[in-house]
Amino acid sequence: MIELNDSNGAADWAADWNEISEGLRKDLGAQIHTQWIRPIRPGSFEPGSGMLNLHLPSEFSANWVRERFADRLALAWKIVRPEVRSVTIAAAPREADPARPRTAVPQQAAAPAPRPALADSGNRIALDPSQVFSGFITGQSNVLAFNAAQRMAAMEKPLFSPLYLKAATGQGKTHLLHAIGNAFAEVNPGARICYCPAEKFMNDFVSAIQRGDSMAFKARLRGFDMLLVDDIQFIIGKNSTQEEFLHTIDAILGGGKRLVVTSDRAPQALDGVDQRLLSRLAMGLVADIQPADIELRRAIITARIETMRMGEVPEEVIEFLARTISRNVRELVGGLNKLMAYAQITGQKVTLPLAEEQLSDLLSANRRRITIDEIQRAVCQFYKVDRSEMSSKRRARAVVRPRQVAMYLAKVLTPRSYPEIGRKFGGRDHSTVIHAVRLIEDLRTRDADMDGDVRALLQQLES
Ligand SMILES: Nc1ncnc2c1ncn2[C@@H]1O[C@H](COP(=O)(O)OP(=O)(O)OP(=O)(O)O)[C@@H](O)[C@H]1O
Repeated sequence: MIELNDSNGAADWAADWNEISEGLRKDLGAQIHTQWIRPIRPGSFEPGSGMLNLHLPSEFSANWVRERFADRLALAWKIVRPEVRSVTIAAAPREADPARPRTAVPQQAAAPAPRPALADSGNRIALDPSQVFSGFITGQSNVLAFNAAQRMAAMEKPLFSPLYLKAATGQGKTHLLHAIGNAFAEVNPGARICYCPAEKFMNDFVSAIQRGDSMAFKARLRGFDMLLVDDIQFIIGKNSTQEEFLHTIDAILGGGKRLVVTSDRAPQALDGVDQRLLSRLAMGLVADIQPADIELRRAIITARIETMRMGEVPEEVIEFLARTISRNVRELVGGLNKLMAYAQITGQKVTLPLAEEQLSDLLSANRRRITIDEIQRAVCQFYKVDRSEMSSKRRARAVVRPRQVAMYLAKVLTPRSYPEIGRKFGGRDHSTVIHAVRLIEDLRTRDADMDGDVRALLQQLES
């Protein structure tokens, strides 16, 4: 490991950093640059692994920068110094305290950014101040959850508690959780608010028991006015922690305080969770965030380009990203960051061919081929009809509608033509498929149940 101090060619590294930093200033604007980017220093370099360790003055700023700019920084360094293969971002070790542990997280150029770490500030424990409601873009798929989240953060007591936010990975649960905390802190400046990943809750609880001060731990938790617990599925299976969590929930809810939890699954699907805990979690409001649809993905990209001052991005590139990076919002935002960083550092214009070239890995991962067989299997399971009904000639409504939904999904999710789809459904004519597709399209706009069924199936098939 080479410490990049004065005797080790620090001047060269500093000069390279100046060049990168200047480029970022143009891209991000003076304010963000002065506050977050300019304080970064190249700290040390490991020639064997090609890992460059970047330092910031505090844990908080290191986490903030890592969450947002790790991709860009890694890419910029790789271009300026090809021997750099990855970058870590951490608080600089204090000179008077050389043994102080660092929390660097190795960051590959294209890897998803890790969560912001916990930072305490008075009454607000571990809230990320940048995750706010105004930065959360809403569409059909998340507006219910968004409204419920706003209600939870309002001055008046909500009619429900807990709020249980459910969504697949990367669809904005954590963002909403921090936004609730930040908004509540604004209307109740004295409120004590704690954000806590469920895993951390467990670890802290276990350490408190080991240290023999579990009473203090419990008292502290129960003293919060709002408790925000992320990824509750990770609490599964630990009986003692579940018991403690149950008591904490009871104390919080009993005291009229607010509790919000997130999970990637519904409360009933949390295997191995104590029945009493399940019923507490499900007794408030369970709000679902569905995967972002194309309109929402488009809106998120457009908003991000504007707020991050990314400059001009052609409409066709926005459309291309929104259409092709469909698995989750984290990948969408990460892909956009990567593309913009590359264009900015190499001085190229953002074009469609550049997007295709730079994001090829992400694009092919998103282009998982869904087969008509898979669709038929999922639809039959969903509507509880026999698989043979997909090809049968039966015209009873109970089998015709599922068949039409399956044809519709085959058209939306696969590149197959109408005649090809017809052949897979018992050799039906292509006009039957066209009719089915149009009918389901129309029903989706008029019938909320049908729209809900199709969304659930799309989510299942695309995940
Ligand atoms: N509707 C949205 N508007 C703006 N940004 C969004 C939206 N949804 C998600 N994001 C952004 O996408 C990224 C991933 O979101 P987040 O971390 O909240 O996902 P998550 O559902 O908590 O994922 P996981 O289950 O993996 O923890 C974040 O940068 C977040 O700000």
